[in-house]
Amino acid sequence: MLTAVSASSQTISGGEAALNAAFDFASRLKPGCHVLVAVSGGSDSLGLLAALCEAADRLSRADIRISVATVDHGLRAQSADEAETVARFCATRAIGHETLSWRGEKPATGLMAVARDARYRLLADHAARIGADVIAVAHTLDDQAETLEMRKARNPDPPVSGMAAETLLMGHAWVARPFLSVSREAIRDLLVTRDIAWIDDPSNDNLCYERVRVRQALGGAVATPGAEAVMAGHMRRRLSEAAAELLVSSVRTHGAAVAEIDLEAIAANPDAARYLLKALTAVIGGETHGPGKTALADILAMAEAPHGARMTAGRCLFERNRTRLFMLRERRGLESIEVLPGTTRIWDGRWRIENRSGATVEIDPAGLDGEPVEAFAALPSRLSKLARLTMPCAGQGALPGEVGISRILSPYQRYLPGFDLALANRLAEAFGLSRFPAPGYFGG
Ligand SMILES: Nc1ncnc2c1ncn2[C@@H]1O[C@H](COP(=O)(O)OP(=O)(O)OP(=O)(O)O)[C@@H](O)[C@H]1O
Repeated sequence: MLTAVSASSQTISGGEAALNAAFDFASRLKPGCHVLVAVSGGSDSLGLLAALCEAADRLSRADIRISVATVDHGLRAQSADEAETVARFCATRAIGHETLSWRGEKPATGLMAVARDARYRLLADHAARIGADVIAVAHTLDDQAETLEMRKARNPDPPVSGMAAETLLMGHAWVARPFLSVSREAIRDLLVTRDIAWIDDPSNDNLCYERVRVRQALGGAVATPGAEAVMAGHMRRRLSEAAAELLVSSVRTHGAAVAEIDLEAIAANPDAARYLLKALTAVIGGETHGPGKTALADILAMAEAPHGARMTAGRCLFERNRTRLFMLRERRGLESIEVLPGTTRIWDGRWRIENRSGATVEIDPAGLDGEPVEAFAALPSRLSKLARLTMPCAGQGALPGEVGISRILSPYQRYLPGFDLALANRLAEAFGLSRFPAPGYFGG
């Protein structure tokens, strides 16, 4: 059950930290910037909205346009009322508000992750519809500390990065987190001083969720992880940029399916090489995440071995000769799919298939018959044949022009953290795609 928490006479610091963060964000926005604030009605997002409005006002930035959206996940009886509460709050302040309803299928397992994906998709689509330049969400220092703890538990090796200050959603909408270094306490202080009531969600105390258990264990100790997260973010950006340079100087791609890497360059830059290999494996294997630490260590060990060798990891085949490491999708696990008329589906996590015809189209892995693929001509002939077998092929009856087949970069398809933008753009170029849009909402 949800309870509305009203302003009371608690100890008040004035929430300066929250207001300062909002000032910093608002003052950097480009002229005429349109910000879509994602507001659930909880203290963090309501605080972000209030602080941004106040900052824009005090900065005399009448050019900044603020809109609000609330996602109704339809998972609890009260969710529609909560959205309505936010709508009323916005109406009293003449802020445009929209409730976005999640109507998709609700899975029995992994519900929170699927709900999050759906929420971000709805927000990204809405931002595009209303022409917003950026979506602002209210992740806090507390959220950051919890995220770091959870990620460290899964991967104890530094640098474990927390949430990025900005992330590209679904390849087209930038989301910003202006409150990432502000504590929840400071946000609530601000709301109390402004006499703004927020909705308290008891599921935030539900110990079934890992995040709630981590929150309890942290007991409010958030300052150090906050600084740690900022450091780790910088380290990730530097590594990602070094990996991007390595990609440009030492990797050649063939037909958006095969990477050929200079072994000397790997040996000379082991950290950047590890980062690059992880991203490349995800892209070539069609997976959201690259291989884990052990598999990556195996790949690097193979690259350093004094003789030719081959192995598979992350759905990729790795094969090396004296000077070069080749990577391509392994043949195992390639499936056939049907694409209904007028729909789009992803095949093998690597290719977007758009069926513009009036009939169902079947997509299979290519066979060996037909013309050789020109893009693989420079590869050793055995690898050229193998690469060909991993390509998508539209079944009989599909007319050229009626089926669009284009490459996607699976690790960045839904979420691209700002610190990986340089690498993602270099990968896009190497795989024949356009660059990702830059975060254009700041400006002088
Ligand atoms: N129902 C909602 N409607 C609109 N915005 C929401 C909603 N739920 C969350 N948000 C936005 O997302 C921010 C983070 O929320 P929350 O911490 O609940 O997300 P999460 O489920 O942990 O997912 P993630 O941290 O990956 O975004 C909120 O501060 C708010 O800005």
